[in-house]
Amino acid sequence: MAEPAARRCCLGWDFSTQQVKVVAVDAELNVFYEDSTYHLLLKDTGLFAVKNDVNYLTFSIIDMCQTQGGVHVHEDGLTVTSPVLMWVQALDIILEKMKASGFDFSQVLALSGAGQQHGSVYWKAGASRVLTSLSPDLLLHEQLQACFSITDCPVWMDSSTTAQCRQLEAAVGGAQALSGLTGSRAYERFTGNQIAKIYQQKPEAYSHTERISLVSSFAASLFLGSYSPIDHSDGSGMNLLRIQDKVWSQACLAACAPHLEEKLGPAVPSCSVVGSISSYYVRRYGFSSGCKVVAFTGDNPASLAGMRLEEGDIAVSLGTSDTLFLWLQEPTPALEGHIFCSPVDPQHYMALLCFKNGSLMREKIRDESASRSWGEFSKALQSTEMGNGGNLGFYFDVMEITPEIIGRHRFTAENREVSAFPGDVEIRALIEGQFMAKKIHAEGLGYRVNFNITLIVPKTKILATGGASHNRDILQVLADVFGAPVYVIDTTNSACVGSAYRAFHGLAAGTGMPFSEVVKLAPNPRLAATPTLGASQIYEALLQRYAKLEQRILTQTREPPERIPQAQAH
Ligand SMILES: Nc1ncnc2c1ncn2[C@@H]1O[C@H](COP(=O)(O)OP(=O)(O)O)[C@@H](O)[C@H]1O
Ligand SMILES: O=C(CO)[C@@H](O)[C@H](O)COP(=O)(O)O
Repeated sequence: MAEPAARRCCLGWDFSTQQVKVVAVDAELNVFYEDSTYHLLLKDTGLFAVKNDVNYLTFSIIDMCQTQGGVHVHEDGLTVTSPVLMWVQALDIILEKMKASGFDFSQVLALSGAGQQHGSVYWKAGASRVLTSLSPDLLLHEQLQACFSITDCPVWMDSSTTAQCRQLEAAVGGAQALSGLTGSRAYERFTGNQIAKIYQQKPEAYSHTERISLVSSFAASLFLGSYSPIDHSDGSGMNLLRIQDKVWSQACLAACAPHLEEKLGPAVPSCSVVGSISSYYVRRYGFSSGCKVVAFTGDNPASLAGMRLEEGDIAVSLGTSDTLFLWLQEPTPALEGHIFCSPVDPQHYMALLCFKNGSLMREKIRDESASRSWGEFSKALQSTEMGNGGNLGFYFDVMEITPEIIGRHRFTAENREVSAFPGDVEIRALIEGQFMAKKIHAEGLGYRVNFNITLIVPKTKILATGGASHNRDILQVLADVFGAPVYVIDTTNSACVGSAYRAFHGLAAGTGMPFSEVVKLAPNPRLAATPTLGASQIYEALLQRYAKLEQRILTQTREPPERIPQAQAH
């Protein structure tokens, strides 16, 4: 797969929920190397072997790294964490695989990367000294074992911080005020609320922490051999950064934990070169000492870059989480959805919705109703009609983010709730339901046209990415429900490709070159599905029913408002 011949390139990394991935992109913007390491593999095999040119390097997987799909779900069902050393070890494994395959690291001009958003890493006092003096004779995970004050890090799937969310909103004048300031009302997975929980429940670990990174800036720090700053785009997913003037909000910091600003360090523009690669990589892997590290960002912002999203387009990412995002010139922060600073243009923004029950939910229904086969799953979509005979379903095995519902709820054409559907009806109900929810909740985020907010404009393309965008039958339902053509790019790893593009942009940013100019030679997205004739009539009526039924479930399942706990004395 790798080409031993010299080829100047940039690397793009992605530290996502289930895997760490990398691509190499050459100066003509062709992807010529791709690799990944599934965290699941770490669990299933317990051992991972990589052959380098001398011998087999065997990684034994310590118990704490055994995860389900990259995460630990705790007994309360709300707390979700990932072992920080799992990410370090996954990086070791990929680098060793690249070296074993003859990858020429000396040709890498710059690298950047992405991380699953909102997750946080807690570096213990003294860790910075270890980072700056890494020995090239050892793997990273062998040297960083004692560097973390929290070894299992809170990640985006966590929803255990409702009390901290209410405290933060109360401290700044309410949910809408917080949204106006930071781009989002308080969300359980957002980093400020996670940090507040750590401070309240593990005050000693908090006080022994010298630096708090996002997953993205943590990964950048591994390459830099020193602490990398957080970038403005991923920093917008913390409920701590003021998205207009891009500085930490003192009110939010104070509401979450003491001394937080010094533990976070400064936030920087996303296209910043944050330094040169650590000598560890020069000596162990043969990188050039001039290889630059461009600030890492969130995986969704990186995907926006990788898909070269334009105003009017809608990106739909079908990874572990499903997300939908838009490029916006003017942000309108609301009570639903998020506004992040753009990762490629300091003047602009992106709007995002996140759905927690994405690929893992589809996998469950595939296993239950399609004999664990995506082929059978596709056949069910092909053999059922658009609109599913009026049958509608809501499938949220874990507490959903958009909307806040848990459980499976199925309705017949007469709106009668039933406990089961035949397998093929179940599969169509799941996929139609997932896309109807996206369309309904995205209406409020849309583009301003003549003072109205409009989601679909005549030139709208839907750009699909993530693992499930391999599946043409799923993409056909997406085109039908949205009434717009669906395009894909050559790789489903848009966050990695976007990271490599951003690395090129970082190198050129000093000259003021816009991102669009840097990526103008990149291959155009390919058409994957167009709306079927008659789809819009069918889904117009169905979308209204879906929205009403969603309201009905929300009203039936919503608990009485929680008492706001007293903020702890800081
Ligand atoms: N043919 C397919 N049809 C539907 N889903 C698929 C298919 N192939 C892979 N996937 C899904 O893609 C998911 C991984 O997507 P990916 O974007 O790589 O996730 P992440 O970046 O969060 O690790 C898997 O969990 C799997 O369910
Ligand atoms: O929480 C969000 C976005 O707000 C998630 O989209 C995470 O960023 C996880 O990404 P994947 O691993 O599913 O790509």
